[in-house]
Amino acid sequence: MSSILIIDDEKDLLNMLARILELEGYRVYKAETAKAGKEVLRQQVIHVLLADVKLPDGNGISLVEEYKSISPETEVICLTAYGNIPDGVQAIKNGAMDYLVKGDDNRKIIPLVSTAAEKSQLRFKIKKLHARIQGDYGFDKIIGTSGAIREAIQLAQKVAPLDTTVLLNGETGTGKEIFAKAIHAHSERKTEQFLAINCSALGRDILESELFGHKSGAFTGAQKDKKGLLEEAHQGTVFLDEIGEMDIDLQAKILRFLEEGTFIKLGDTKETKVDVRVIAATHRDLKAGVDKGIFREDLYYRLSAFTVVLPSLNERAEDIPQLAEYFIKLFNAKNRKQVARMSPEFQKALQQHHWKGNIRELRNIVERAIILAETEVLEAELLPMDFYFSRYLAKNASVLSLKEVEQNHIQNILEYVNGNKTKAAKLLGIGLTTLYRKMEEYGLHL
Ligand SMILES: Nc1ncnc2c1ncn2[C@@H]1O[C@H](COP(=O)(O)OP(=O)(O)OP(=O)(O)O)[C@@H](O)[C@H]1O
Repeated sequence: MSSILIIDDEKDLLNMLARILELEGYRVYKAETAKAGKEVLRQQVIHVLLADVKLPDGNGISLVEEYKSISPETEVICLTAYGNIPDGVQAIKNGAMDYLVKGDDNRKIIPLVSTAAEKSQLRFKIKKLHARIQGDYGFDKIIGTSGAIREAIQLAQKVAPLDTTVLLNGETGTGKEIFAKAIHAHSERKTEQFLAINCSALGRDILESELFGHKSGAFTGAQKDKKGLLEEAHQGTVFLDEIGEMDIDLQAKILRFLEEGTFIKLGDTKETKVDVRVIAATHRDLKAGVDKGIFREDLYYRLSAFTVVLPSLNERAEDIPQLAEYFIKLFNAKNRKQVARMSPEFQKALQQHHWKGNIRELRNIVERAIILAETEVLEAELLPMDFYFSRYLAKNASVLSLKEVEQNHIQNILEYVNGNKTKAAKLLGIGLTTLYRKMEEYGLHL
């Protein structure tokens, strides 16, 4: 149901209008002064505001701007006295949708209010969608309180509303794509498309056609004209992942696009112009690419003007427990599990691990553990073996004798299975008696 607010100090007219609109099924609010009206506008969702131009506490024409700033989604229709048409025209200039001449336009009221209400309903719907997009992809979905991640978030938040090209630099799985989505969700372009492409996954020709599009007959198999990603994303954002892997000729084409906003499709003779913001990402040191001659220097300077460096998970190990808890909740819900917490050993192992795959790897490790878990606690033995070995290798980087390696290995396996000898013997591929003998020999008591 749409809601209407009428602000008019002529009581009879106010009540009559309210009655008519109520009979049409609208929820009607009434106010006799601009001040009271603004209060209602702040507190209620109002789709259409019918506002008298001459009010005891202000002039409705200049008030239109105030009404719109309190509730931009509300459509304003001004009520002017007979012979005051210029007032109505001025009201429209100030942001009103239309005006009605009191007493003269009675037949127009219902259709005009109905159109205004529909328009406003749409605006409120869009507003809700914006909020949902921001909720799903906003910066608050980026978990972590370490200095390194907060710094990256703050930088990205600052640049998000601007139209600046951004370069996200970080190892695989550090969250480059979720940062790109958050930047888009906090920009003016948030209601338009966010399209992503991985420049390392496609060959040069396919990537060119995917990005810029082609005309029919541009190459064998190009039967129809095809829009590229940049054209599809017009007014939105394109995320160029792994830009460091892009072919050097295509780099020139992207640079031209970043500078001029134009490109030529494959097989075309004229330029295409689109309005797209580019967010690029790489796990490489692009400067080193420039030195090696595989990345264009001019593109490097164009892109690196605003770089956000995403820290690796190893650089922010203090965020691991919080991230792991977040993933526990996520995968509990997905797998209908009820894991309540991590054991101290599980958490310690996560914090000691060397994360090559960063948050993606952590996410996968936690999901695996949740699936395997049979109790409400995640125990260290739910961690995969290679995970255990990377810990082991990190701990034993020095040169050791064969005997020391064996001793350490047995010790670590025993720790890994919480002292369960049967499990340890099975993992070690030896009999239980051999295990006891070796434990005796090495003085291992667990
Ligand atoms: N700070 C974070 N908080 C919560 N989840 C995160 C965070 N960073 C990354 N993730 C999650 O980790 C996974 C990997 O993130 P993402 O795909 O954004 O990384 P990437 O750097 O783009 O990886 P690649 O370079 O391999 O494309 C995703 O599932 C993402 O939702």
